[in-house]
Amino acid sequence: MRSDEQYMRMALEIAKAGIGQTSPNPVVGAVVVKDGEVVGLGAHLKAGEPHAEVHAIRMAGEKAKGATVYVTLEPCSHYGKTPPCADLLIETGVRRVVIATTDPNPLVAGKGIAKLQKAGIEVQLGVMKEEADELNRVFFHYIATKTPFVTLKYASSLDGKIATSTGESKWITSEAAREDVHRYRAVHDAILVGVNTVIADNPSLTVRLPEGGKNPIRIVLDTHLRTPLDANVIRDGTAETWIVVGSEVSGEKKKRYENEKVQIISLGTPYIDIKELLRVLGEKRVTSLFVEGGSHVHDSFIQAGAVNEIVAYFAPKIIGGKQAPTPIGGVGFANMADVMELQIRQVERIGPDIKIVAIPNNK
Ligand SMILES: Nc1c(/N=C/[C@H](O)[C@H](O)[C@H](O)COP(=O)(O)O)[nH]c(=O)[nH]c1=O
Ligand SMILES: Nc1c(N[C@@H]2O[C@H](COP(=O)(O)O)[C@@H](O)[C@H]2O)[nH]c(=O)[nH]c1=O
Ligand SMILES: [Zn+2]
Repeated sequence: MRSDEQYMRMALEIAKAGIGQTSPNPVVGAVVVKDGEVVGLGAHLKAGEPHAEVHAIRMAGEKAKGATVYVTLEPCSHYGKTPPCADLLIETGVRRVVIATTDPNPLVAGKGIAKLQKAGIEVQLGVMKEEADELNRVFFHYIATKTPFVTLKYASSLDGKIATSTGESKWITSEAAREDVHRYRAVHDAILVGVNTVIADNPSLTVRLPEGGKNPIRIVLDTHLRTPLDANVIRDGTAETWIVVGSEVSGEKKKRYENEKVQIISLGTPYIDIKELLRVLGEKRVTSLFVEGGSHVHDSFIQAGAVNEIVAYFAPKIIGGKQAPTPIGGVGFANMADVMELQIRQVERIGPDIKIVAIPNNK
């Protein structure tokens, strides 16, 4: 007989099967236990498909009656694209439901739990809550703000340079670190770079992993529409590309860029306001955004207070040179009292490089 924590840990592991696949839904895992035996398990794998509880209850069949169900998110109680899980659990006649964390979605928030309790089902809340909240930090952020969870990524030399003074940057970090970056791309709804990065690197911003992986939407911040017409992001047709421009760009210039994979997003202002951009992206169901540079774009996200996580890679190389660019350019903070403060969540070695993950303190 395992403890509640052990079964919830199992459900959390199973939930991870859906990472990067379920947007705009959360990832959820469920485990059904009857007389100390695991009789069913399930994960939510894609928005619109059955929820984790449905898969687990189906697998348990008759044994679900009188069973205990461990689920990493409060069972839903609304009719979305799928019928409510709370009702299914009640109809199935489960005895007890152990939930890691409540669902902040206003359609659910506490209603699922109330429904279960009203039907006489014993409900236990908060088992492995920390881990469950961390697992769905993107979904919870999106539900709360209707804007994408923003991860800012850069790669630099040990002396903090993202390119040489002549603009060369291939490569700073190793294959292993760059593959790690592609894993981040594969689980994001969209990836964003500034037009200077497009001009300097002509990046494809696609996912090239041995195991494959879907390509995020490619977003280019390009106030005056200077993206070269023959750039990969325009020509290669391997992923959708949205170019964000200011209001002064003429209609006929925009037409030259648009094709079935490329669209121009024109914000109402001459310059790109990051907060407004995130609101528009949120409306377009972008729940997670991976900002890959360059230094001016990074600074504008930081100045807008719009960064939820920073992933920084440092290579054991010295580039030097006063003119060589650093990860965060733009205006920066003039006074130490105003700098962006973070807490470091992860430090690890990747091949010859190191990777640091940090989150803003105010979060
Ligand atoms: N130059 C380096 C990076 N450079 C990242 C650039 O901003 C740009 O995203 C890349 O050139 C992307 O190319 P593509 O999309 O893969 O074709 N990023 C890294 O992690 N390490 C480096 O050494
Ligand atoms: N994925 C998931 C839940 N997701 C909840 O349901 C909402 C999506 O509902 P629908 O449109 O029907 O897929 C989503 O926003 C979140 O609040 N709930 C659960 O009980 N179990 C699951 O596995
Ligand atoms: Zn559900």
